[in-house]
Order: sequence, then structure tokens, then C-alpha cells
Amino acid sequence: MTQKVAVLGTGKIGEALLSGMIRGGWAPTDLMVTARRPERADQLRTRYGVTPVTNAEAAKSADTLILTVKPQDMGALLTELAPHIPADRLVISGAAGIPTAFFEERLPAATPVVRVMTNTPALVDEAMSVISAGTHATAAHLTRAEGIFATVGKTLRVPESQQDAATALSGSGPAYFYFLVEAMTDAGILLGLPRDKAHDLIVQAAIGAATMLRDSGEHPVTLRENVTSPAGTTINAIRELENHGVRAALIAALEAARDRSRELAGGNG
Ligand SMILES: NC(=O)C1=CN([C@@H]2O[C@H](COP(=O)(O)OP(=O)(O)OC[C@H]3O[C@@H](n4cnc5c(N)ncnc54)[C@H](O)[C@@H]3O)[C@@H](O)[C@H]2O)C=CC1
Ligand SMILES: O=C(O)[C@@H]1CCC=N1
Repeated sequence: MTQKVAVLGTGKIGEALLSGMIRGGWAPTDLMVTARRPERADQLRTRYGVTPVTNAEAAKSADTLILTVKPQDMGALLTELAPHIPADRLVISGAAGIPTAFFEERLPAATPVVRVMTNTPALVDEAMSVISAGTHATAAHLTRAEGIFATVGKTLRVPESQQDAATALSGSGPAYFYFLVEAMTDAGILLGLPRDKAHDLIVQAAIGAATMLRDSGEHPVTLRENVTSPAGTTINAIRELENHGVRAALIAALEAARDRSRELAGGNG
């Protein structure tokens, strides 16, 4: 019998995953969604042909529940779900920060829980989804979670102790690149380029650099050295990046993201 999957709290990440599952061949009839607002539920039904249900209905009838509400809303959702969850449901959390133990304490004994940190490039099937097992999740549960998240990009298993770091790197990571593109587009304006041209130049440079990082097999240092001609332009820019402490700023920024993920552990941060 086909597995049924429900996405509970279908906002940005929930919808990105849902759309990817459908692109990846899941039948909309095997997918359920829950949303707080009825207009949102209707929108998802119209867009994807999926069935909106209540959280309790999802708990009763889906084999896998994927919880994509904000960490601050997770406690309330679990209180709502707990009375309706049969023992064999796989519960996948997509929330930042919250440990699997938080779910295990609030759900029926021995509920298998898998924690996943994905990212918004799920929308274009280029997600990085980092996956960890809770106490009662078996290899089969991890494989099931991987099968779902593999429809939207790459997956990687890590020990749960590495999830807060993964959240800082790949979960939030796309935002850092958007920030850099925004800043470099501003630089293009300063240098006299029209905004649309500056945007296109820097986006294509980013796509080219990302593709080489993924496909060339070269270390990032080698790739950067290959751009940096003696007494050329690039080294002048690199000196300014070092003078302004960009490397240290990035290390501090990711440490702050990791620390915030840890703070969210209580689920009500
Ligand atoms: N936005 C991102 O880049 C990433 C977000 N995440 C995680 O994904 C989760 C969701 O984030 P977003 O999608 O950005 O937030 P969002 O606010 O777009 O989506 C959350 C949705 O849950 C709904 N919701 C809340 N309580 C509900 C309930 N009891 N029943 C039904 N629906 C309910 C809200 O109405 C909202 O539509 C968070 O836990 C976040 O940590 C993980 C990776 C990346
Ligand atoms: O900012 C956040 O909390 C979420 C988790 C990772 C990316 N976005």
C-alpha cells in the first residue's frame, strides 16, 4: 500500500517540500497538508491538488507526519497531535533548534522521530537536507525520511549533536549568499553600473563559482588563486576583504546562528 505523507504547517518550507515531492513523482492523492488559515488550505489544494485536513486527521491517517511549523509553535502543535498519534507514525521535524527529545517527551512512548534541517533551494530541487535519528528511529525510518527529502536535493546524515551547526551552515546558508549578492550589486551601483546589469553580472558570477565549487574537484583556495593575478585587480579586493575582517565576520555570524539554534531548543524561544 502506498505511504501517505502529511505536511503539517505548510508555510514556506512546507510548501517547498510539497512542491518538490510532487515534481519528484508523488501522487497528490497520497499527500495531505494542514494550514492554520482556511484560505491557505484552499490555495494549497488549488495549486497542488493535495487534500487539506486537520492536524488530528493527519495524525490518524498519514504514515509520515512532517512538522514544518516555527519552533515557537511546535509545543502547541504537539499538544494537539499527541492524543491522535498511533505508535507507528514516523514524525519528521523540519524545525530549527528543537531536539528530537522534545518530541519524544510529548508524543506517545517509542514514537520514531527524525530531525531534518533543509533549506529554501528545495524550491529548485537544490536543497541540502541534513538528517538525524531520534532514539526510536530505525534505519528504515531514516531511509524513509531520506527518500522524501531526496526529491528536493541532496541529503546527509549527521549525529544530532551536529544539527545546530548544520542549521547555521546550510539551513541559513542561502541567506548569506543573497546578502552578498545584494551587497555586491550595491557595489556595482557605486562603480556606475545600472542595477539590473550589476545584478545579472554578479548572479552569473555566483552561478559559475558555485558550479565550479561543486564540479571541478578543486579546493576553494585553488579556485580563488586562479582568479587572483599577480599585481592584478582581485588581490586589491581580497586585501580590502581581509582589512574589513570579512572572514572573522563570517565565522562570528555562523557561530551566532548556531547559538540561536541552541536557544530555540526549548521550542518557545
Ligand atoms: N525558511 C527557511 O529557510 C527554513 C526554515 N526551516 C524551519 O521550517 C519551519 C517553518 O519555517 P517557514 O516555512 O520559514 O515558516 P512559515 O511561517 O512560512 O511556515 C510555518 C507555517 O505553519 C503554520 N502553522 C503554525 N502553527 C500551526 C498549526 N498548529 N497548525 C497548522 N499550521 C500551523 C503557520 O500558519 C505557517 O503557515 C521552522 O521551524 C524553521 O525553523 C528550516 C530550514 C530552512
Ligand atoms: O532563520 C531560521 O530560523 C530558519 C532556520 C534555518 C533557516 N531559516
